[in-house]
Amino acid sequence: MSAVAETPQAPACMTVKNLDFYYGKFKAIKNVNMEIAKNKVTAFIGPSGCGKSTLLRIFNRMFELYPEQRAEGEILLDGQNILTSKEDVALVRAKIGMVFQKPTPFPMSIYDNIAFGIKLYEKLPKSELDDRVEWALTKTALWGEVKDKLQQSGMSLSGGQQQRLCIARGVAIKPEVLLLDEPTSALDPISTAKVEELVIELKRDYTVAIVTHNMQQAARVSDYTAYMYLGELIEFGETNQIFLKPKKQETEDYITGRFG
Ligand SMILES: Nc1ncnc2c1ncn2[C@@H]1O[C@H](COP(=O)(O)OP(=O)(O)OP(=O)(O)O)[C@@H](O)[C@H]1O
Repeated sequence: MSAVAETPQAPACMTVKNLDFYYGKFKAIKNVNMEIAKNKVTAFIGPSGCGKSTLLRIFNRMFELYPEQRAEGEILLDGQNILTSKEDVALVRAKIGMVFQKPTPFPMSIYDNIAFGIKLYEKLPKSELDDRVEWALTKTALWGEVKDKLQQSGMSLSGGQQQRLCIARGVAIKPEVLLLDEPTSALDPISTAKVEELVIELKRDYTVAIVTHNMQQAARVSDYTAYMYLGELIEFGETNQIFLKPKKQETEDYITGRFG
């Protein structure tokens, strides 16, 4: 099956070439080729098990924690293949941050949740560290809600606030790319709306890739949409085109709910 893939008109931030991925003998990603456009939001949609989260986890080499998992092919960022072991994994993660489905604040203060990651990569004087923490919390529209309780535990925040804290933690180290794996699936509608506004806001400074099960969400927040099925990229193009005029019958069946 060959993907109907349009190269985004915007300049590429990441280029994925002939990407295959294996969990042991099981091939979960099959020859994916695509460009992730710079300063745009790219959404990954598709039925459960199609490989969306796997793809996102390959993008920042999360899979390397597991010896039986392996990726073949290339993922170019700034012209460098991030999959080759020469690239230091910590540097890759500084450039490509990830936020997970369930909010995962560290068991430490709100301030330290943000400062912790910054300290791993930069040695900033205290005043600059304070400024960066404030900047990240402002970017994620949390500053007003937490500025008077920075020393309270991150776990004391609501679920929606915790997720924005996790996004702030990612933003604080100024990555080039932010990967969001179903970031609103554990949130109520109001928190979801806030995170969606934030995603749209973040693309001014970052390139965003988001996995979502919610097609309305993909349509609301993304510029480009990739539809995946059984590890293959079936169709990829501008979000309006994918939702209004998909080129493949499989895509149409999925987005109109006729799938399965
Ligand atoms: N750790 C693992 N070991 C073996 N197979 C796995 C592992 N994780 C995922 N898979 C398999 O890889 C395929 C892709 O899974 P993945 O989690 O990427 O799908 P997904 O599209 O993100 O699904 P969902 O929408 O349900 O989160 C599935 O067939 C899944 O069973």
